[in-house]
Amino acid sequence: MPTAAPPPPQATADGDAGVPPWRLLLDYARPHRWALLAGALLGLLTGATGLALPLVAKALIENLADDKGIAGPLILMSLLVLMNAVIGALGGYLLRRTAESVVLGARRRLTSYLLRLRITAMDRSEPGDLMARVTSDTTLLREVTTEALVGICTGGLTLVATLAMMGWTDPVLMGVTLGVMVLAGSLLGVIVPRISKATKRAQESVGLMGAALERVLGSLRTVKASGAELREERAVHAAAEDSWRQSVRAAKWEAIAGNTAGLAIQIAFLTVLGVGGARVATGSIGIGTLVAFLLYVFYLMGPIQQVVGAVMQYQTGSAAVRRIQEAHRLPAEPVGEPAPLPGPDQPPLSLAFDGVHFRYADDLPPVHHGVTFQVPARGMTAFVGPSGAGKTTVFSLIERFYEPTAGRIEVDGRDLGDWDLARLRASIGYVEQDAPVLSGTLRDNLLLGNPTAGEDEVRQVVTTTRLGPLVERLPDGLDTLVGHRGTKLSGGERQRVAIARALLRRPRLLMLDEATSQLDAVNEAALRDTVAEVARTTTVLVVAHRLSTVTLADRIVVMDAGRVRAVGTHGELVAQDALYAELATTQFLAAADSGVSGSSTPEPVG
Ligand SMILES: Nc1ncnc2c1ncn2[C@@H]1O[C@H](COP(=O)(O)OP(=O)(O)OP(=O)(O)O)[C@@H](O)[C@H]1O
Repeated sequence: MPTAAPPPPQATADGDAGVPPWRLLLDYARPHRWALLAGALLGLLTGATGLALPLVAKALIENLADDKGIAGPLILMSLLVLMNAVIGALGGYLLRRTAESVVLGARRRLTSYLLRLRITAMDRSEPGDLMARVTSDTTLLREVTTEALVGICTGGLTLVATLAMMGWTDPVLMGVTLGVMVLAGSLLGVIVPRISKATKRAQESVGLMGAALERVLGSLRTVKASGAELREERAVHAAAEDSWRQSVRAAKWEAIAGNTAGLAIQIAFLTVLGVGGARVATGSIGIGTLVAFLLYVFYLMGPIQQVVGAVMQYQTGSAAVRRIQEAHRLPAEPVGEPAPLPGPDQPPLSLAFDGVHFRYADDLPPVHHGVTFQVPARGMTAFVGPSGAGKTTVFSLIERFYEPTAGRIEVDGRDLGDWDLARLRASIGYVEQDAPVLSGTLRDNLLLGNPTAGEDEVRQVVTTTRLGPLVERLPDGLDTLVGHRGTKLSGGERQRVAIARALLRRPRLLMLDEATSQLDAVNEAALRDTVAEVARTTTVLVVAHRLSTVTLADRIVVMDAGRVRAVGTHGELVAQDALYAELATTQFLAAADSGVSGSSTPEPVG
């Protein structure tokens, strides 16, 4: 089984919104064209064996009428029935297997693509809806590839062949049959678009349900604590009910369409019986011809059901394909080679922001208004300032989760845009504000950023981040499962796991965003010493609300409302910057609010 997911069909083409679904569907099926062809051929062979049956039946009846032996035709009929069953089963299996491969291909392409989504795209998307596109919508491709693509080919060909055989048997009766078919076809033309519309809306509701469910299950504690279960339940149920309503609507039209085809056959049968009976009575055709023709009419049922089924499945599938393609059009980062982590000999990185302006979206107010500061390689730089000043945004820009709207960011003297993205991120260790821990084992979490770290390195980092007692306490040590988002760990433990994970990467630039805010005094002091030690060989940036961390820093960048107010050491800033002095006297910088920033604004220092 191939391991690398091929690029999605039309993945980032801007113009594919107007591409008809059948073309997209063909793109998905193309890698499996030979298997599809083999399945279709087996289907046709099954059809051919079925088609031969009425001819043999006709010969049998004529033999009976002529007082000839019927053993030969009987054996032939048995053989044909057997072949029909065996080849039919083989073809069915092959097609189903291929359909599953199409679903697998679509899932791999979409998941690979979603993992490369830009953070801006994630900011605008609902994870639950994206998940529904990967799980539910791709499943619908299964039926489309088997029933629609193959059904329309084999069913269509069998239909044409059957009609040809009918025409050869008796052109008049064939004309009668065709007339009934055309009437039924016109009716189907009215019904089919309604199936498509209902299916698309049903799938959209499945996406909404996924989003609503993700919202509530992702924050179940908060929902329970807020007593909001009933209200949230209603939102999930409303989406589920809407999906049900639309699916029932689609089922109604499908039932009508299916029965229209069945009814057409019955009407054709009765008409052929009447017209054919009259032709037998006048001696235009023999009774054998009429029986053979009636068998053909019944035989028509199969290919007609196949074609009608294919058309209906196509409606369902086209809705799914459109939703999958919508996800493929979200902006994503370019596919790049994975970059190795920097070796121990790699020097720490310097950093410079020069007049950086940034806003999260065009319809949102600017967050950075010309942010400028320099950080030399090695040493600790603290970012302080009121909540919402734009400190975390500085880190997000360095990781290139977002691009600045103006200004320049340099890392190691090179414009950030010139860095290979994977290489840039491989050089950085980033501990986010809420210290996310993923479900899995403690070891999985530690090795997330550096899967090649050896046992000794892990043990050492566990010691320096004071995780030792936790590991000893856990039933399976490092191999203990930590639960969804690390719920089996305390807030402080999660922070230490996140710091250990970042340290294991041996980064050239370490960014800690309030990474020790939940630690007790003893652990905080220990981690502070660890970070100070790391800062002797690495460039460390910290966002801190605790004075004890800030005073350790070699330089402090004071931010307020998207600007750098001042840069300096603790001593310099207490004397020169009113906001900083205010923050310092409150000890806990988190307590400061932007109201303090109304004080005088000295020029940035350093
Ligand atoms: N993904 C986002 N989309 C839109 N706006 C955002 C996003 N992230 C942050 N913001 C906004 O940008 C501004 C700066 O946020 P940022 O997180 O950088 O502040 P901060 O200084 O780190 O605050 P805190 O100390 O509370 O963590 C805030 O007004 C915030 O609402």
